[in-house]
Amino acid sequence: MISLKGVSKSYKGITIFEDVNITFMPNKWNFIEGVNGSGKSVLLKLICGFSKPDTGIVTVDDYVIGQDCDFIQNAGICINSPDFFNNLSGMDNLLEIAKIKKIVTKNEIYQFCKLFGLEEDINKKYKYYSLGMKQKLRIIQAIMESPNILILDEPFDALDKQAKQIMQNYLNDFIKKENHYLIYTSHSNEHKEFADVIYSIDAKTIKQIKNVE
Ligand SMILES: Nc1ncnc2c1ncn2[C@@H]1O[C@H](COP(=O)(O)OP(=O)(O)OP(=O)(O)O)[C@@H](O)[C@H]1O
Repeated sequence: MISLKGVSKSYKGITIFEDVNITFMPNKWNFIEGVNGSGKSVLLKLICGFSKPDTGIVTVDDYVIGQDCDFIQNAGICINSPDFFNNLSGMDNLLEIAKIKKIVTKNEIYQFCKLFGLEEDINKKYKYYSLGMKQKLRIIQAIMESPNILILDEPFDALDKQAKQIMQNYLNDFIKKENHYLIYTSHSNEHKEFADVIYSIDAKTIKQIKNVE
């Protein structure tokens, strides 16, 4: 389980969350909704350990973020735009990231690019990428090391119909694997429909409003 227990967070005296207590279960489409500025990205950052709660704790299975480790482990993350290098190709950007853990090969990365239809553009410089191409690269960097947790802010944004379907199929297969977590946001109702659990951010707190067993 991924849990927030008594989590509060403020920035410069402005409270974003107050005493949030929620639990995310594995093998579910966990959907986070809220209006612009309600705190969706802040919530994802708290779960990842990129932002620290003022009070309370975030736990992932048996470890506490910020105590047992600084950041969430074995997670693929898409929050805001990753810092891709403009003058490197898409592939070289992915290879730079892959150098850190050294658990994915160039060929395996290429297979992910093929899956999302990015293989023809993978040697093009990032600065020439379209919005959809940038989004595909963002998704590939999150999934390419086969993490068991995916934290995805707007994963369907800027994708065409075909790529959205590929993404949906990929995530459907992903959540069927043992102890795999998917937490995602979207501004589109289209992607809310296949949520198993909806967490709604409102008035500095988060309520679970749907749970399909
Ligand atoms: N590092 C920071 N310093 C100060 N304020 C911040 C910081 N990060 C986020 N905020 C504030 O927290 C609030 C929530 O921001 P957040 O980005 O989480 O919203 P969101 O729900 O993801 O919005 P959107 O739907 O527009 O993407 C906003 O008022 C934002 O200005």
